[in-house]
Amino acid sequence: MIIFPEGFLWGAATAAYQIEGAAREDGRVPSIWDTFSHTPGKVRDGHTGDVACDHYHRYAEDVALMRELGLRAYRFSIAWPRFGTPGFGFYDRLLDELLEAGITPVATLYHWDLPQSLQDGGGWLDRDTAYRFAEYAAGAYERLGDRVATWTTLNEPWVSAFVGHGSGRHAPGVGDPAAAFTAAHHLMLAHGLAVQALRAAGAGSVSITLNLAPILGDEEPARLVDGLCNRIFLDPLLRGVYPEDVLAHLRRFTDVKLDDLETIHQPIDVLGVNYYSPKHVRTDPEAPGHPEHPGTEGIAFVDPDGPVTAMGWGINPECLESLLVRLSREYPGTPLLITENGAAFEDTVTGDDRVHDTDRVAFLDAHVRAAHAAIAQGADLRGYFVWSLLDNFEWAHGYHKRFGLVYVDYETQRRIRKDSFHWYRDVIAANGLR
Ligand SMILES: OC[C@H]1NNC[C@@H](O)[C@@H]1O
Ligand SMILES: [Ca+2]
Repeated sequence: MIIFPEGFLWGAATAAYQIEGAAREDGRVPSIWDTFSHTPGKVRDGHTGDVACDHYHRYAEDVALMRELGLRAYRFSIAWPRFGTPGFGFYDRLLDELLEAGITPVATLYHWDLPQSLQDGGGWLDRDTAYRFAEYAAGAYERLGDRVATWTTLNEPWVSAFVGHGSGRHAPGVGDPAAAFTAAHHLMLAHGLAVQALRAAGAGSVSITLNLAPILGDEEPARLVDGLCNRIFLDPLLRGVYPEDVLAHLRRFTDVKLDDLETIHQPIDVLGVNYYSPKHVRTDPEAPGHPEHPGTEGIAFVDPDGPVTAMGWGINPECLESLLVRLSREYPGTPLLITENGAAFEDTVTGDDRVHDTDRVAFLDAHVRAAHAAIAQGADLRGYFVWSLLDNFEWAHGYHKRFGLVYVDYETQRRIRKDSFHWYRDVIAANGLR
């Protein structure tokens, strides 16, 4: 038997734009993802978050599924585009349902849905937006702080910065290396200012969630890409400095003011880690570089050999273990929370209304075991959240990639429990694995 520490936080995660729908309801204003998804060619088959899983209306049914799973916690995001509108009351209703079900709410303030009006004013390329974010954080705390257990400022600032502003594959669809580094800095400034605002308002538990990946392959390119993906955020946030090698690299692209490190380096109570897969690089003089890793000419980003998920991501649970052990050794003193881990696979509904997602069960089983192995090596891991509770809007892939423990039939909005739902329910009940 593999048993987790008493009180280990077993959860599942979602995000507002990916599940809520009701895009125009009760005063919600457009976000950059409304603009982006409604721009032809940006999202596969023109899918948008207009309806998604209709969670805005079906939240009680979805909380009942969480209760059936026995979830200890639920990670969701608050839509900034609903802040200050009648629709913000949705979060009161959701929180009341969660607390009624004995589920601990973990709320992310920003999961990529920047109000378009702020984007029109410069978005993350404008320092001003960081201050607007802190005001929103304080306002959200005022409304919901009595019921939210842990506040997460940002989800995956690397994606917002480098996919949103480096390759432009995500909203707001900018393709400019200087913009990517500038956005990364302003996002971290926003985090720091928001933490200060949340603490001032009385917040007890504050965090940030980073998508982190071990970089495998040739040592030199791996070190650089580790800097561009991981250390560029970990060091300012947890040590209050930009790593020298990263600083020298980004100065090739931007002279944006970077002396906000004291503000950025706010003590946090837990670091959220989203892990899916490592990255693989090798030296290749012919390689043109990757727009999401600016300045990587001469570095090839190679596909993993071995099993992959429906996203083409390598299945590598050992890298979760090594990542958690590294974090606990190189950034000691900050408890860890796996705020996302999961996989997309081709799911089919069988005649008996079941989804036999054996590959997802195998993926989750292996990664839960890896998490336990990291704890055995001293990692202070407090919890594990599956991405995702429900199949949902997978950004530029639209609804074509299913990560859920629960299958969503988008025609009827019917929810169908996958085998992984039952598997996870048993893991939670046993607080471990056989
Ligand atoms: O790609 C799967 C997930 N990754 N982290 C952020 C989420 O919004 C994604 O759906
Ligand atoms: Ca502005």
